[in-house]
Amino acid sequence: MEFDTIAAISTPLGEGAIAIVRLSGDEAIQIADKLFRGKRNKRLIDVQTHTIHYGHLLDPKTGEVAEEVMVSVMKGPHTFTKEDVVEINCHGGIVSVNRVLQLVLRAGARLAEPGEFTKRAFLNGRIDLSQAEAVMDLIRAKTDRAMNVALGQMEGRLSKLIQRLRQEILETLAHVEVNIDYPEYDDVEEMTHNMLLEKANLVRVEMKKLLETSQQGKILREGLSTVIVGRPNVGKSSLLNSLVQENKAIVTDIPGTTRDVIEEYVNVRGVPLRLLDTAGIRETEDIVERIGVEKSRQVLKEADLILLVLNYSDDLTKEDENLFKAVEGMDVIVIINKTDLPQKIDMEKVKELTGKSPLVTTSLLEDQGVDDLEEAIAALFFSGSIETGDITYVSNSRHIALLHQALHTIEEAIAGVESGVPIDIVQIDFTRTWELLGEIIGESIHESLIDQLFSQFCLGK
Ligand SMILES: Nc1nc2c(c(=O)[nH]1)N(C=O)[C@@H](CNc1ccc(C(=O)N[C@@H](CCC(=O)O)C(=O)O)cc1)CN2
Ligand SMILES: Nc1nc2c(ncn2[C@@H]2O[C@H](COP(=O)(O)OP(=O)(O)OP(=O)(O)O)[C@@H](O)[C@H]2O)c(=O)[nH]1
Ligand SMILES: [K+]
Ligand SMILES: [Mg+2]
Repeated sequence: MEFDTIAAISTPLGEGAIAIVRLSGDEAIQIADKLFRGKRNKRLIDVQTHTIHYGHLLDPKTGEVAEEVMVSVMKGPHTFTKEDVVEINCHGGIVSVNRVLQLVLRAGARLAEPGEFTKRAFLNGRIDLSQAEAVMDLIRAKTDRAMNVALGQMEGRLSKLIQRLRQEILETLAHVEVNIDYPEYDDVEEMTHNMLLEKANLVRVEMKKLLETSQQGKILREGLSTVIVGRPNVGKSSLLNSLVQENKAIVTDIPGTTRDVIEEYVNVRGVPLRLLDTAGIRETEDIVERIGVEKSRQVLKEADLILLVLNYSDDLTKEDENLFKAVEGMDVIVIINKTDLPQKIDMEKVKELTGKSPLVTTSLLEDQGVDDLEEAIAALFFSGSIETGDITYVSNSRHIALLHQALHTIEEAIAGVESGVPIDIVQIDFTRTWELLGEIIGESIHESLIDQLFSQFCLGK
């Protein structure tokens, strides 16, 4: 495919030792060559592919030196985009990198849209859509595990599985056609039915297995949304600080200290948590605090995990009991804090309210019990510990939704075969399943959706 030449800053904006402006497209090397002055009149249009060159960029308008650079020249198709790629390594700092970008834009490149380099890698056929999406996941990965899942997907693990299932369906459809057109035996109808059932079931089981990884996959990718709740002053913010091992949230002995939801990402024994500290829930006249309490109630609803904190040295109150009611049916870990102080809490009553949920005692002041809590979190979500090693995960919500649809369609096909629906009707469901799976890897997908997906990427990627 032929596209114009795009350019963007591919490193984070800010102060750094080095920053990179990347170009991709047919003109990439000429554009860089127009600006470049190397030693001994070296020209970038003459150099070998995959080489890097020291020199200066000159402003063509003034002829003055604009930057000192190292320029990598990579000729397609063996590049990130499969096009000619030039990477200008300049000095870090916003002014210098912007100056280089302006120069290449004036010399004929067009500013890339977010995700456009990766989009070209996709459109030029180096990677499929699920691999491209994995590139974005990789950038956003917050733990080693999440990164491994994204790397696996980037290397085409999910794509290969999806392709295998699609191939299976395609072969089955071909078989059906042959059976219908050239019936070899008298019982061809029955044979076709049996084969359809067998293949449909095979595909169904595989898709189900894949979907079962989605809960963990999504958590690995986005972090487990974990909300710390409890009455004012029980030690919620102290708990957040303990888990992130930094003083991120303000802790005071004044009830109602936390007013806004505080968000931190933390990795607990390989489980990525998106940790939310909330305002203590109580009836209050204070308008600001009341808004905080309302927010606490809202984030509670969207939580994957609740850390419900109680005060060991205080009686259980009606508010505590209401909290238990509010989180009924959710994944909850009950934490009894302040065990360094004399006991006032009724443990029998706590156990009754806790039911089957894990119960942990802590003294955050004395740094006691946090290990047990971490253990409980890991146990809850990995039932011990899982290895991401050989499993193919699905973690992207777009993929999950498509898989659910595909599963539904293949189940319709199975029900159809079983109840003797004519083959040509069943074929429609088979074909639809094949199409839905294709959308995951970007085949049979609408162009506007592709634009939308890539626009979510970072600039310069
Ligand atoms: N400087 C720099 N570092 C970078 C990137 C980049 O674009 N530039 N990447 C950007 O994300 C990542 C590396 N990803 C890449 C993936 C594929 C190819 C590539 O050229 N693939 C060719 C094979 C090249 C060869 O055979 O030597 C291909 O698949 O055809 C390059 C980078 C991380 N580091
Ligand atoms: N003795 C004792 N004090 C603790 C413990 N954990 C926290 N505290 C103290 O309890 C007070 C309240 O702690 P915070 O972490 O601010 O409590 P909170 O639940 O976030 O409070 P609000 O945001 O106001 O709802 C502070 O003075 C903490 O130092 C503990 O284990 N033992
Ligand atoms: K407090
Ligand atoms: Mg607080």
